[in-house]
Amino acid sequence: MDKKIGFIGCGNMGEAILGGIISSGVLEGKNIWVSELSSDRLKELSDKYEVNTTTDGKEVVKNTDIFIIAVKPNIYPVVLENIKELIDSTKTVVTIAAGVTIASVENIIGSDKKIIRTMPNTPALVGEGMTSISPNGVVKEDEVEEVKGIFKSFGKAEILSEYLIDSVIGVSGSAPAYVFMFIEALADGAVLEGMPREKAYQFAAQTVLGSAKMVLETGKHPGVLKDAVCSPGGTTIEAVKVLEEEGFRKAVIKAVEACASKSKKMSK
Ligand SMILES: NC(=O)C1=CN([C@@H]2O[C@H](COP(=O)(O)OP(=O)(O)OC[C@H]3O[C@@H](n4cnc5c(N)ncnc54)[C@H](OP(=O)(O)O)[C@@H]3O)[C@@H](O)[C@H]2O)C=CC1
Ligand SMILES: O=C(O)[C@@H]1CCC=N1
Repeated sequence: MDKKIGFIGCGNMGEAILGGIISSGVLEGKNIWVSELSSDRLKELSDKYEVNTTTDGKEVVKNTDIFIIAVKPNIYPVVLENIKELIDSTKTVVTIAAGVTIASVENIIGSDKKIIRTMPNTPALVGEGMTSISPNGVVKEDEVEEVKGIFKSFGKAEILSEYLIDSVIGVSGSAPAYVFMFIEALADGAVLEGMPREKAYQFAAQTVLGSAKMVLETGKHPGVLKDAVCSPGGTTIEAVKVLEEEGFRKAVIKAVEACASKSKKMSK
């Protein structure tokens, strides 16, 4: 890729994207600019990824074509006010924050500026991210495809209308946290039955990975795949019965609903 990419803020999510981009080889560190307020953090990132670093977000905008704002939602207005004079028609602003709407960004930098709202997740770091992409009206189709290509270099990416972002946060943006909880709980169960802890994490995580792959690659309904594991009168159906009794599905659906509802509240 011949474009230059920037990060304003590079914490958990920013680094997951940065690490994903570098591992995919789509861009080298010399074509990436990163700003953080802490010099120690910048040194850590330049040692690890050989990127250009600065404490001033303005330098990122000046040196890049596409830049990702990866600070907490409440810091967005501060960052946007600081850089807005430098944003012209050659720049594309990519946002990743929960609750930061395209309209709220347009209010600060202008609706004539190219803005792409995305919702990524941390598995980007290992090349298995899932990202939604919602451009504003002025981004051209090929420019949207270009940004989609960046996110596809470390996982899957889909162009979606912005109104779906709350469900995206519930099902993928925040969801790695619940999947990690599931893996932890699955491993705890195995430890209870006597398996050493490290082995338990390996067995649990590989089972989640393999099951997810089956859904994606066979195209079969998850219920059909579940039924194929449940031998009549066997072990699995005993576990399924307990999960139903304990409200497993209900808990997950309510969790996604709570997550989406918080996202809506943050957008007001
Ligand atoms: N974590 C996740 O899984 C996901 C997060 N997001 C979104 O990503 C964004 C970042 O979240 P996350 O990575 O978790 O948060 P982090 O706090 O880990 O990262 C934000 C980083 O930005 C730095 N920072 C703060 N102010 C500035 C500034 N003015 N200029 C440059 N850098 C600055 C922070 O430094 P310091 O710590 O020193 O303040 C920190 O390193 C949020 O908007 C969130 O909604 C979206 C999808 C998933
Ligand atoms: O918890 C959060 O608000 C962010 C947004 C999605 C994942 N983490």
